[in-house]
Amino acid sequence: MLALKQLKQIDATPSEPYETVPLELISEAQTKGYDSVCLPLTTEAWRKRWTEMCLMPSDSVHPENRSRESRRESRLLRRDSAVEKKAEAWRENPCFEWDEVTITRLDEAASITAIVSEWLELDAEDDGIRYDAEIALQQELAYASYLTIHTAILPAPRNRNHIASYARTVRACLQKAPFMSIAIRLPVYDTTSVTEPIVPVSPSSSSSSLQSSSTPSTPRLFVSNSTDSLAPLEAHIDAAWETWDLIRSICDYNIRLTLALDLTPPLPNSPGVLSKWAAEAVRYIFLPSTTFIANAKGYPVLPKPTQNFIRDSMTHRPNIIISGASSGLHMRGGEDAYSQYVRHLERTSSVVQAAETAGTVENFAQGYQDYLQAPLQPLMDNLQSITYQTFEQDPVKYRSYEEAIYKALQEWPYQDKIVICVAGAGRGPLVARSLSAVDRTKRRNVHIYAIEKNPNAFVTLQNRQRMEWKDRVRLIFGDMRSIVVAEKADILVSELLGSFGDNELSPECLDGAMRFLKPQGISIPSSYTAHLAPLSSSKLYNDARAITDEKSLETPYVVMFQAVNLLSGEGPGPSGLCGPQVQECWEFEHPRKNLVLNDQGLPPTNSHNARSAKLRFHIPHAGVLHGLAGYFEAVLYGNIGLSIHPHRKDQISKNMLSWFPLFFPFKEPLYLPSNCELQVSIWRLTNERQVWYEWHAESFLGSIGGTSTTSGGGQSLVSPTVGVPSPLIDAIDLVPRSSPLLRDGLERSTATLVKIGHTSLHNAGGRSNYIGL
Ligand SMILES: C[S@@+](CC[C@H](N)C(=O)[O-])C[C@H]1O[C@@H](n2cnc3c(N)ncnc32)[C@H](O)[C@@H]1O
Repeated sequence: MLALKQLKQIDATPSEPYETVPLELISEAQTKGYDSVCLPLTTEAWRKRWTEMCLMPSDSVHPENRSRESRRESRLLRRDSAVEKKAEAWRENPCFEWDEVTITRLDEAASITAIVSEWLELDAEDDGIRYDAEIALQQELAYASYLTIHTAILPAPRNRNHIASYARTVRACLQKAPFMSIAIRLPVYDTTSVTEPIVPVSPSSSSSSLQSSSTPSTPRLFVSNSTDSLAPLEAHIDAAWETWDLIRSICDYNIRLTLALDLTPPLPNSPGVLSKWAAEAVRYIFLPSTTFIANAKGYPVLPKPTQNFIRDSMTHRPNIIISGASSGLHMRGGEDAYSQYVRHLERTSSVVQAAETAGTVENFAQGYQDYLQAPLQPLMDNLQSITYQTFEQDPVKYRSYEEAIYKALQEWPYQDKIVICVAGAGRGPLVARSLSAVDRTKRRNVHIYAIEKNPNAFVTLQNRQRMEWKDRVRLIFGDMRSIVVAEKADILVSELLGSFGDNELSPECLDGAMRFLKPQGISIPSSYTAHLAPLSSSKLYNDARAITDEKSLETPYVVMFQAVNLLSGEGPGPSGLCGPQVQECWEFEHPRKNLVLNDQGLPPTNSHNARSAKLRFHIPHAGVLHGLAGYFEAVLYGNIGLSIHPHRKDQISKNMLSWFPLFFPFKEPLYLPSNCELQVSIWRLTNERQVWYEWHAESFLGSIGGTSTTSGGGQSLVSPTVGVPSPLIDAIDLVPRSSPLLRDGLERSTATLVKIGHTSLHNAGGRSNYIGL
């Protein structure tokens, strides 16, 4: 947590024993429990000199020209050669005078975050002002770098017309200051366009604002041509996010560019609108004391939506910057009350609590959040003992397996002997759980086989057999697709599942194992499904492309998601589509029905394991698609299952640790406007040696043409008269006839969809990533 402090003059006198005022401020803040201090880098003196050099005084600008005129333009008309000479000298060699900066020493700079002069208009209407503001910004950053300050917070963009100019300047600064991080201050939404008429900030307002204090007040975004003043708050939140999206895109997702989100505007009570910030690099949160309200006892607290936002944003562990804490705005608690309250919010955040509670996925995954890992390939590779040991720490998975085996045994019709076969036994945890289930049922005469193809794990199995299991278990070394088993099994137990269900080749391995399952035998698991959701995460996108291998953006990764935003929503979209956020792609079940087998009892080809899905998602709020989140759900037996589906996992297998989701990246981020439809295609493809996935996405805007009743797949076609004009229109797609959403015979708006964008086809032919058979 940081305290925002003001220091208007460098020659103010410090109290004893401090040598300088900045050192006094830093020490005082640390005593009050802050980690560090946020300090404006420059003084009023700098503002005055820059203004004199680069702006016309407001009284010398003709009223008609006020909105356009800068010194750069006007100097052509009314040259004040002395000032102009001074300005040119500065432009040629930008340099501060001693009283224009707040700090001068390395020890003062050691723990501060610098706030760049907030009056600099990098997006002014006037190009002369923009040019001079850029020189001043470079000068400030160069000075901050000289003092080894690592982060500078830039003034918020104010003028939607020139955000590209603002972003270009930021990009140039990132190049010129290679060791500095830059945070963009951005109000979470623009209050001016909601409640007040918009007043352009420059150039005349630049000079008039000179009279105001230099306190970094909440910047306001000038949204020209924006949504009209009656537009819902959501549009203004989207507008702020779109500003950020443009800046970071122009800066090519530079990892040194982050956000300082300003929470001064009161937040709306609809968390969905704000969830997009979860996927962004929010490094700072500005929290002025004016944002706080008094509770019944007079202590400062935050309104509910702001409380929730702060708690949820703990996934990023942002630095909270509190300003105005000493202004005495609230009756009780004094200055410390603000920081104590924010610390309380941090402590009670569910994100922080989950991370601190033993046994939770969040606790288990410490350090792995949003970290890209290559999926395991247990068929192609032989796993390490340490990898098995990590699996075995998961109490939930093995407990569920034991319950499934126990239930299957209980329901199995009585017969003399039962054969259980554990296919892919690893170091033996499912063998142990099978024995335990057998003991619980008090069944006798149960034969257990354990098959494993990893020669190293097979040594561990032999040891356990010798020491623990004795003749209750028979071991078979080899590949389940080709080994010979002495007797057929009644129950086949396997755990060959990947994060996407079938991505560790469970279907192919179990095809081979079916040779030794009795015709009426059962498989645990009996089925599993793959699920997808579109997601936004600048971090994951950046990390995937940072891997120098050109294949990195066509490779699925295992990731414990944290700073990601699922883009799809539950509400009705432009075509009446009411899709769930996460959708099912396909299913595998074992044993298979109606499979053609050859003489060895194996399917002659693997073509029956190819799958494809086309999914349609409604995108309620504008966002950028960076990839797809892949999940699985498995039915072990009856209603006992395993799930990492984000909305179902807690009901099915809470705190299961073994699987993190899969992330399918996109090479190019795809911008998705509010209320559009995203169609995702994914294929599981195979030849005789490999299995691989290919993926692709298209986006559409809808034009609602009226209402009709659709039943039995029928739909009336409406011409796109109310279509949304798009420069990218290259196709018109109709809601597919076969869509299950239309087959249900519900009454919906008929709609045509206007295509607005698509990604390339990823991993075509398995060129970048495949799993070997
Ligand atoms: C994900 S691990 C699970 C191990 C163990 N059952 C557990 O739950 O800890 C899958 C195991 O199946 C083995 N395996 C994979 N494919 C196999 C095959 N075709 N034949 C035999 N074993 C196989 C791997 O070597 C690995 O030990």
